[in-house]
Amino acid sequence: MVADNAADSTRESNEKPDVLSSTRTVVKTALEKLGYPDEVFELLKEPIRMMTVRIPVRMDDGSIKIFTGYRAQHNDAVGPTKGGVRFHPNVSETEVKALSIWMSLKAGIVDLPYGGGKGGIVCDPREMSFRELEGVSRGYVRAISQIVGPTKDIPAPDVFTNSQIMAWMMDEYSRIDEFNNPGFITGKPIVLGGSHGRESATAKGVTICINEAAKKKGIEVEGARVVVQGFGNAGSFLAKFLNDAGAKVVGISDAYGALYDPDGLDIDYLLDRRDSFGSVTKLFNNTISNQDLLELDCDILVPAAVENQITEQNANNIKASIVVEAANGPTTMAATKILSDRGILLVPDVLASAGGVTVSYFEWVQNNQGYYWTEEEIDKKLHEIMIKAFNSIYNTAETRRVDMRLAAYMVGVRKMAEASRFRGWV
Ligand SMILES: NC(=O)C1=CN([C@@H]2O[C@H](COP(=O)(O)OP(=O)(O)OC[C@H]3O[C@@H](n4cnc5c(N)ncnc54)[C@H](O)[C@@H]3O)[C@@H](O)[C@H]2O)C=CC1
Ligand SMILES: O=C(O)CCC(=O)C(=O)O
Repeated sequence: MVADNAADSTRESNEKPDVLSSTRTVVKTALEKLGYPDEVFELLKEPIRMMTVRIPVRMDDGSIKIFTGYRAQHNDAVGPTKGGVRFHPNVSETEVKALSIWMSLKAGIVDLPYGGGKGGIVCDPREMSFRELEGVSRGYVRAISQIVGPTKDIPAPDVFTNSQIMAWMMDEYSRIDEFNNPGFITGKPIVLGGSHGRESATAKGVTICINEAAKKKGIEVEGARVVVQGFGNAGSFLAKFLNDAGAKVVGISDAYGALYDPDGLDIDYLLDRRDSFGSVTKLFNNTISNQDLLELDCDILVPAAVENQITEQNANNIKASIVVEAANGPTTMAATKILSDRGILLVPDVLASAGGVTVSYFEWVQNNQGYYWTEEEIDKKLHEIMIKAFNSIYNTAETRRVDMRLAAYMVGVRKMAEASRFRGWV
């Protein structure tokens, strides 16, 4: 099995849920295992470019509010940088930097001609009007317009952003560029050059990883008990796909709480009742906490919300045999080691959630060529890419006797390191 030497990627002894420094630790270990010299790590430990912007927006009450935004571009040796934009009150420079490194790794894992980028705005869209959200979205694009574009850096949706926000951003960029430029951003509505299958792509990629991981563990997905943390884009489509495949989704959650039914929740009903921010639990009285949700008795656990959910504190209480990370960074490095030592198969974020950026790439290709594919074509291409990526990482984990996270970093970092060396950067 995969996890004999699982400690390799998790050398920190004390729990430090600082996503950037723990990511760097695994990148460093991956580069050492691949035999790269120190200067490659020195290049890759930070984004090559980091922009902080101040975005003034006139609010509905007439006041002007100044929002802070970020765009990190990790490495563009392979091609333009690419990655989502997050609207969340907890967005920070450190988080955006870590997210951009993870995007580079994802692009390497699914072999896309990109480096990683990521953006974020410190705001709470749940408390903003449509008009205010449009203002902050357009203001962000104006502020970062010099460093983004279809051949430089291509944004996309992430937490609390959606196809409407992508549409406003595309329209603002097209005004600045004086040209209708759909390839500037992905995750757009279909009528504005969006791709079939992008909305459900992250969950489809996660489902493919769950099926492959279940085969390795000898678990039948049909009838398996599944818990999904987060009921937004990634979590809700995933719950639907697994429910349709005959799995029993016994727990789901949002930012406000969690729902549990050992006989299986009525997923179609919950999908009907969720709002556009992936909230549904407020409609019910008999909720449990997000922490209790993670420790429920189940076969497959999918964190699909935010970072640092499975930590040293609760990793020993996780009952699932398979943990598949749909979210970015939900498991700390110390918890990764605990899960691996316990024989739990953990499919890491940079592999499991790479379906989203893969179909974003298809969207960008279709925009560039001006010819569009059917959903069936998209699904087939996505399936081939995800299966290949899963097997490559699983086999690397077995042959190098490392855990799946370190194996994924080794696979993901290689192309970017090679490209940086061929360019003569290191
Ligand atoms: N949307 C995409 O294409 C991709 C998303 N991801 C990752 O998946 C995760 C979820 O993203 P989306 O589904 O797109 O976001 P979303 O905004 O559609 O949904 C987020 C969900 O997480 C819940 N949530 C927010 N804060 C929470 C907290 N503190 N505790 C528990 N739940 C909380 C929300 O209530 C909502 O149900 C993120 O880590 C994101 O980076 C990764 C790859 C692609
Ligand atoms: O679709 C994309 O380009 C990026 C998706 C993303 O932000 C992620 O995978 O975390």
